[in-house]
Amino acid sequence: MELYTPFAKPFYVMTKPAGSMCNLNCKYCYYLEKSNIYKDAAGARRFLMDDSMLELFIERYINSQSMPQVLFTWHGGESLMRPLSFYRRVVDLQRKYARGRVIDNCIQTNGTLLTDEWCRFFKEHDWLVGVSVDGPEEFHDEYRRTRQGARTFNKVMRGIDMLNRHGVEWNAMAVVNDFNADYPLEFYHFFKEIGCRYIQFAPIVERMLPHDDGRHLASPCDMAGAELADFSVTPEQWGRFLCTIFDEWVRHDVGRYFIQLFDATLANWVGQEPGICSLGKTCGHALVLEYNGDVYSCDHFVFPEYKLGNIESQSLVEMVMSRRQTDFGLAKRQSLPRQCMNCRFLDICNGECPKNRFAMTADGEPGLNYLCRGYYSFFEHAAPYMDFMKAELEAGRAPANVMKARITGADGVF
Ligand SMILES: C[S@@+](CC[C@H](N)C(=O)[O-])C[C@H]1O[C@@H](n2cnc3c(N)ncnc32)[C@H](O)[C@@H]1O
Ligand code: SF4
Ligand code: SF4
Ligand code: SF4
Repeated sequence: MELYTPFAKPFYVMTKPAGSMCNLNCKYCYYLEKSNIYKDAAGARRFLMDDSMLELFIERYINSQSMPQVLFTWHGGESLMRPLSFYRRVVDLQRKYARGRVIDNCIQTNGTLLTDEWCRFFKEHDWLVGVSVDGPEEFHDEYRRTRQGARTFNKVMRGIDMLNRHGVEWNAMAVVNDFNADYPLEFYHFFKEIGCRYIQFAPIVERMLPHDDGRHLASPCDMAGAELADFSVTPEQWGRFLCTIFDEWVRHDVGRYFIQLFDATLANWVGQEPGICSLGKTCGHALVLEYNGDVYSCDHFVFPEYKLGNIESQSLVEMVMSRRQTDFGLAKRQSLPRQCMNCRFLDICNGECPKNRFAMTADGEPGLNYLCRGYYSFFEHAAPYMDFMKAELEAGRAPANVMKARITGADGVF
């Protein structure tokens, strides 16, 4: 069997086997309304990836990779809107085309549809499950509701209990929005109390701009006329949220709880690859595959203007290495405003996600990240501790020593 032009750096594909279909209706969701892009084409197929598309994708994805390990990411919409038989077929097809490679799978879910049967499958095949939960009940239920407005927290927690009972590896995925951002310690303690040691959270930043096809969210290339969505976190809230959790983590939890954004900040501090794209120097290594084979530049750029092609007519390698995708990836660096180029934290922040660069710099240049003030205050606050942890790492000692150190920071000695 043919191996398609392999290249050194791996690339990833986030797959949407049920398109944007979902049993919930979270108010801030960026993906639900993507169904409008396909409403004329989907018809009876209802945004479902069919068998032949699934096989084509699995074969091509495996054969496009030059690494011995291949990671599949099942995403949505709601990934569990497909029946278990769909994922059993996934496993069969992965076996058929693996040819000695190690195949890993992770699946992102809202957790409400989990059953013992799903958990047995995940355990048997060693899938990593990402569950979305936005903190304690009152924060989670503020925005994560069903179409009928019903709360979902209890169902999600039931799902998490089931995963634990079956010994399935899982991690939590949370968003920080206008509401929960003001309660950082309640948020952090919740995850510690439910025994979640790897904590990932992402800020919600969306702008509203009605489109003719029924979508309401602005695309990153929409500049004029878009209004900030009210559920977005403000830069000040984001900064306070990060600094408050950081203070507790750096005193008590380094090496015990892993907060993705703090780990990525430290990675950049010591000159290593951050494990989070928003703090990376370039974009473009993680494509999105929609149910019908359409491929987009990134999960946050699923807009008609960012479609790269379709796997029925183009190879994944062709698309990931295309001029358009290369330019998309490099634009993260090349479009930085002067304020970022002169910023003392440029190598840590990298201007964060280009999707959020719709603010003006102090001297009126467009393209500044909306969350700049929040990130800047966090990096400034964390700097003395990051310097200390960097020195420990360089000396071959544990960064966790920071918890015992006397450090003079922006906020004095502790
Ligand atoms: C779109 S969902 C798809 C998978 C699944 N339905 C779930 O909720 O986990 C993937 C993740 O994106 C998060 N999310 C939703 N809307 C967002 C937005 N506007 N900005 C950032 N993250 C968002 C969700 O909370 C979830 O953790
Ligand atoms: S469960 Fe996931 S896909 Fe569904 S509305 Fe919520 S965030 Fe969006
Ligand atoms: S555009 Fe944003 S979400 Fe997409 S890869 Fe770049 S930083 Fe990540
Ligand atoms: S902190 Fe602000 S100015 Fe500095 S790199 Fe980040 S977005 Fe740019």
